[in-house]
Amino acid sequence: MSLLFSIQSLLSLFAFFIIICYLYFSNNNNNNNNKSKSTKSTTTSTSSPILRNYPLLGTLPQFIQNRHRFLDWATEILASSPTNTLTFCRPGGIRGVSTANPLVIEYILKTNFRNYPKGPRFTSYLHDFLGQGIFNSDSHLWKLQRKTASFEFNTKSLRNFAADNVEFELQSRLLPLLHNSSHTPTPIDLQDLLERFAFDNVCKLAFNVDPKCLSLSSQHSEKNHSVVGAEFMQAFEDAAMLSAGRFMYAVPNLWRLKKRFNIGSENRLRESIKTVHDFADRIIRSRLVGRDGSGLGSDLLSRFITNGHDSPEFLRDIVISFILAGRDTTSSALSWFFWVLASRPDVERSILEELEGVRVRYGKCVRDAYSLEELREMNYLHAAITESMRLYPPVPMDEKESLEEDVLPDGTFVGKGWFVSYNTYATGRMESVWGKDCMVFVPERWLENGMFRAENAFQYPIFHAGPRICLGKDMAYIQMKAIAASVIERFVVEIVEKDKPPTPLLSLTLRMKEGLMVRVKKRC
Ligand code: HEM
Repeated sequence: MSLLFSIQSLLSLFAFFIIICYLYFSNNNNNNNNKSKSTKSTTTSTSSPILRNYPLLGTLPQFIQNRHRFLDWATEILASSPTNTLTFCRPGGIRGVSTANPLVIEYILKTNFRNYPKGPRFTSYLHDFLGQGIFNSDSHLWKLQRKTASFEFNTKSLRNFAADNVEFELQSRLLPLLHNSSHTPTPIDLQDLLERFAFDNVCKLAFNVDPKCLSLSSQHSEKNHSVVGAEFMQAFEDAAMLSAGRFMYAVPNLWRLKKRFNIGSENRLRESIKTVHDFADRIIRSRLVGRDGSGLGSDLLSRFITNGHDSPEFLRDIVISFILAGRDTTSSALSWFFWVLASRPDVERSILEELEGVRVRYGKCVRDAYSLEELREMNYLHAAITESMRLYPPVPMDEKESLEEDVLPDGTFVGKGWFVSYNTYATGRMESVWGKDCMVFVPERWLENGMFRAENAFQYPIFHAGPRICLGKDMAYIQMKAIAASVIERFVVEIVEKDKPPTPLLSLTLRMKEGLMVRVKKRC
């Protein structure tokens, strides 16, 4: 094994050297190529006052220097580019484009959608974990799953099933847990609770299994039953983190070598994927046995089986993709929302006034659960959550691969096989898009005569946009509004270190590195 590690280190060093040389020469070549193909694209990539190409190392030193504040750094360099688009080279000589320009985003996500699939590079990194599930497939396989899933997501029965699950998790787990916590001075990690909530919830939606991860945090009687669920959640978390880690290698294909010899992170990834797949396979097999109707319910797995899909592997890929898509997104959005709200008592007051208005209109008291209709009437809360996601998007960046050479609407040249990424975090903070107060939290920018007014989806690509727009958007808002409304009207949430902004942890979603430690007090 130690021989393998030595070989691995030598190979890494050698590959690193080759890449540095390659970066240097390819940057020079490409700048020359760009000059002949499109003058605008070279201007955007090289005239930026902040992004610099160093001899031999290209942009690598700046990247290393700014790694701890990667998203803010990327925002600064995109803001300094005249078209908010940049062309650059990643380690390994992989060339591509990053943008925060809504016109370009519209072009890649909708107008020329066909030329910008996820592509083989992206999908191969996640294939071991996600197979060919909706989140990790292109063309006909994606279309097939999208068609069934979007039909089901629009059914009233699935919406009601999802809303009932949220209500159950809220009333029987989250609120009692916060209630207990309000009696002690010990802080709790709100991000962790919200992640457990979202995981329980999406597992119920995907295959009607309750892993009871949130009940683990409380001294509840369900504790013993939730150990298997907690193992599943931990394995899922590890598999997602380690799969995302494949994108971060300085030597791009090193993970393939590690996988070949089953060492280091690839060994851990294999183990965690096995735990996730075994768990899912057991449920799928039992559900296929009962497909005469007795074992099928309202969850997505049952719906795909009812629609005639019976390959266990295909069903597993679908279920896992849905869990991944719905898992950390709402918890990320809500964690940042509660953090922002703690410094804006004026916004909190407006939310409380709105909630009181809804309660009075429907003759309800504070302990009553809100119906779907009542949640939909909460325009100000909707605007506040939307505004918080503008500044802290749960999916801060997304990436496609170009099938053919192309020129983007702002004149930037794109080569065949280049990555084309849009930076949601930066787009939400562009002065050119949002005006002078782009860095200020202003829920009112989303309201017209008190009613929520959505912006152009390409200016606000938080939920993606175009044919691949997020399927869970409405469901996510229902979940986030139900949690926010119930928590805010019952508790005062105090952030333990409110003067220290949380450190963003960049994986597939935007999480807080140290969690969100809070103390809750009952609201009078
Ligand atoms: C605040 C919460 C959420 C945000 C910000 C969000 C955002 C996104 C984004 C950016 C994508 C595109 C990802 C890509 O293609 O690379 C996406 C896709 C998707 N989302 Fe969400 N999402 C949220 C919640 C949910 C929930 C709760 C579900 C339901 C389980 C869900 C289901 C999906 C699915 C199935 C896709 C794949 C769509 C496709 O490729 O056709 N999302 N979402």
